[in-house]
Amino acid sequence: MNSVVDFSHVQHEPPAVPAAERAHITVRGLHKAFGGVPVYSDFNLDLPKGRVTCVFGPNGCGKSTLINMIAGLIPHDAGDILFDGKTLQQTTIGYVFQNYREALFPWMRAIDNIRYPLKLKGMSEADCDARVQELIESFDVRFDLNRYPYEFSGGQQQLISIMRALAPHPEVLFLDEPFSALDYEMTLFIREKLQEIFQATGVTMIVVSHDLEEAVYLANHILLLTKRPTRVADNVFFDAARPRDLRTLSSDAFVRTKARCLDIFQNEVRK
Ligand SMILES: Nc1ncnc2c1ncn2[C@@H]1O[C@H](COP(=O)(O)OP(=O)(O)OP(=O)(O)O)[C@@H](O)[C@H]1O
Repeated sequence: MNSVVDFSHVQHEPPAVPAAERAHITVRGLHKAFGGVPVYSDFNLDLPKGRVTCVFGPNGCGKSTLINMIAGLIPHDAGDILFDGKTLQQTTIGYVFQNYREALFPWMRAIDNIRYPLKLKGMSEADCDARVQELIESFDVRFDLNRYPYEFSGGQQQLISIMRALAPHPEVLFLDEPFSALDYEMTLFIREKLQEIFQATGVTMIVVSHDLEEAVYLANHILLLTKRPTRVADNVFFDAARPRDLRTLSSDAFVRTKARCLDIFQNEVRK
């Protein structure tokens, strides 16, 4: 038997999620350049189903560009992106933008913002009402959704954005830095809401985060990206039980996982 093991193929393999995890989103051979400068070149990725993936990496490496391409908000130059083997057009997704002030339609009352994706799907008025009522109850909303977005606090607006994204029962929920425009109190509130949503629905979530502690706290899977041209630096998995709370933050597993991610990140930014 030949004792020399050939690893030459390894770097070309798409970074696989562990066997126990089923891939929901597969990205193969993705290319994207801006003004001739590549951000992604022959990029491959598997994102696990029914898990929270947090995307973390150096400034400007292409985190938002990646989720925006997967969500179809911006075009990619080449490559395939599939959801459980289906195209984006065959998949229901939700997207929560970083800047809730620009994301909600200011001329629509909050309730009509939430109903909007349901009306787009052609749902009847009665079914729209029933779904909105369901969301109000599951989010325990106590403020009046008949008001306009500018009449709400930042946290309330972000909550309305999340309700709108969840209204059509998305298979995947994308969130691009959902906390970055919120104060600390609202960040904690929305973070717990996201955890509750995940526990209640098991929806695949892809979250871009700038805050490593927040990323690990929310994630089952931390996708660490390199500097441009962007590759996967590593996949780190964190399987702490939910609901996670303050004790999670001081647990050995959390501290170890965060340190591992920080190490991978620092190796990247020092290159
Ligand atoms: N529409 C565009 N036109 C030209 N360049 C762009 C465009 N969008 C993004 N870029 C460039 O692509 C790179 C990746 O941008 P992107 O916003 O995806 O990075 P990011 O990792 O999300 O950034 P940050 O860490 O600042 O949030 C950056 O260098 C950015 O300047």
